[in-house]
Amino acid sequence: MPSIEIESPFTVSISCTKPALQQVWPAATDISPEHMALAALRHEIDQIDDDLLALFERRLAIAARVGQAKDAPAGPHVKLRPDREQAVLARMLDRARPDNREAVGSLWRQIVGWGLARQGRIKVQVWSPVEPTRAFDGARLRFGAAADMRAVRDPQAALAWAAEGHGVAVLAVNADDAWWTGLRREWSMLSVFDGFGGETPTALAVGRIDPAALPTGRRVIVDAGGDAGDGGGIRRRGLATHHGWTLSLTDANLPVGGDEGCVGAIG
Ligand SMILES: O=C(O)C(=O)C[C@]1(C(=O)O)C=C[C@@H](O)C=C1
Repeated sequence: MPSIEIESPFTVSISCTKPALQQVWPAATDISPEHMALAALRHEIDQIDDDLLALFERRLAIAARVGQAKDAPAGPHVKLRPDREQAVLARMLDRARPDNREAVGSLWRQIVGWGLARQGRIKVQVWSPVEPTRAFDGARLRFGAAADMRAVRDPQAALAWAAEGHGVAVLAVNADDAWWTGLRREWSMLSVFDGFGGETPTALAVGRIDPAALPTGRRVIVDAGGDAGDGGGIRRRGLATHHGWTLSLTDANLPVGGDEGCVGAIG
């Protein structure tokens, strides 16, 4: 520890005794084989990161060009293509080793989310009064870190905002507000294009999405008086019922906007 002595008002002397230094790092000469193996692995990771970065930046640049090439309606609109995203993810999951699928799925959601962001960041309004974090987490995983997300209090206002093409709405399916009945009436320009919460979705994503760009797979139906069972026609699995209107899912490949009351698809 240094000590300071003040001998007179004008002379100050400082003396240091050298503290016993602990040796933290091995000297260059005695690096063990374990250290060398670790350094080699980290070097390999650095090289892979360089390759990934170059490829990611290339992919972002191409996604920006895709955005320019896509047909764009005049005025505010979302450039999201759920059908293409479904195909990109399915191809990657198919190629991935089974034990890597979860990691690959979530990584590609991020990659595609940033690809979309190169065409304009997607805005997401989330309404879920009962389990707010659940719907918010589902939407975050679906749209990635690039999405500009906001929790809102009014599902009708979120639908109106989505109908104007400003972004997409993620709305909980609960008894407080059967907003989904409006998909057959004033919000017929909107389509359901995804669902969150497992096999029986507890929240649906809705946007002004071209019906041709909806994912293939389970269709969403809103119909009056539907019993959500097997009424001799299409097999349905019910999600909610309100004043005789039923929200359900089916595997039948129905056209959106047709007589059957198909209002979208969730893959
Ligand atoms: O293929 C497109 O239409 C794209 O915009 C590219 C891309 C992607 O990054 O793969 C990005 C956003 C779309 O929602 C779908 C796919």
